[in-house]
Amino acid sequence: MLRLEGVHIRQGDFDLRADFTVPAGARVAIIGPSGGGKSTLLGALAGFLPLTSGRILWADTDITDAPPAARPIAMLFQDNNLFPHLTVAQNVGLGIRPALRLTADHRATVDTALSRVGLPGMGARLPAQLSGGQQGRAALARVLVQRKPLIALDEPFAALGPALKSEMLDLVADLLDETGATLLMVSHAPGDARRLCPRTILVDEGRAAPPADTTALLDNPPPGLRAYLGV
Ligand SMILES: Nc1ncnc2c1ncn2[C@@H]1O[C@H](COP(=O)(O)OP(=O)(O)OP(=O)(O)O)[C@@H](O)[C@H]1O
Repeated sequence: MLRLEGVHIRQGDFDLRADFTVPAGARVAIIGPSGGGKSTLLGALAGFLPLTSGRILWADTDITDAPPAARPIAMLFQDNNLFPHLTVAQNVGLGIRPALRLTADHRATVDTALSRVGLPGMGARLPAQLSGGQQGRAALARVLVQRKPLIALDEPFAALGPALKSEMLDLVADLLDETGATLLMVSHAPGDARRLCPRTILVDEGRAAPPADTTALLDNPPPGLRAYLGV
C-alpha cells in the first residue's frame, strides 16, 4: 500500500496537500485542471521534489527521504525520455544499470522486455529509427525491466493517435495483469481513466483528493472538474 501522510509540497508559490492511501495492485488515474499539481504530485512520489512536511510510505516503509533510484516507483513521461544517441537496447538497459555496464543476464532481460512490448530484434536501432508508437513501447520496456511495484505514467500517450493510444493502454493493462504492479496514471483524457482505472485522484485547488470511484466522479463531477472537462 502507498500511504501519503499529511503531505505538503511547495513549488514557488504553489502549494499541494495530499493525505490518502492507494492499495497495492490498484489502478488509479490522476486528473484535474492544467497547473493543478498532477506532475508535482508524481515528482514528489518519485523523489524529484522534496516534501515541505509529511511522510510517504510504501508497504509500511518510510520512503520520504529515499533517493529516486531507491524508491519502489518507475516513471514514464509523455516524451518517453529516450536518449537519441543510444540504441533502443541501451535505452532500455538504463532501467537496469544507469552506468550501462550490462551483464549477459541483463542483456537477456532487455531482449525479453523488448519482445514483450512487441519490439523483438529492434534493440540495435536508434530511437529515430522507430515510429512514435514503437518509441512508446521501448519506453514501456524500460519501465518493465526496472521491476518496480509502482508504475507512474505522466500523460504517456497524449501524442499518439486514437488507435495507437488504445493499443498502448491495452499493453499497459496486460503488463499490469502479469506483474501485479500498482498504476498511477496522469491523463487529460477522461476516457483513458474510465478504461484503465477504476479509481481516480482529483488534483485541484491545492489538494490531491483520496482515490474515488472513477465512473461516479466523471458522471457527476464537482464544479472545478466540471469546468475542466467542459461539461
Ligand atoms: N519549478 C517550478 N517552480 C515554481 N512553480 C512551479 C514549478 N513547476 C511547476 N510549478 C507550478 O506548480 C503548479 C502545478 O504544476 P504541475 O505541473 O504540477 O501541474 P499539472 O497539473 O501537472 O499541469 P498540466 O496538466 O498542465 O501538466 C503550477 O501552478 C506551476 O506553475
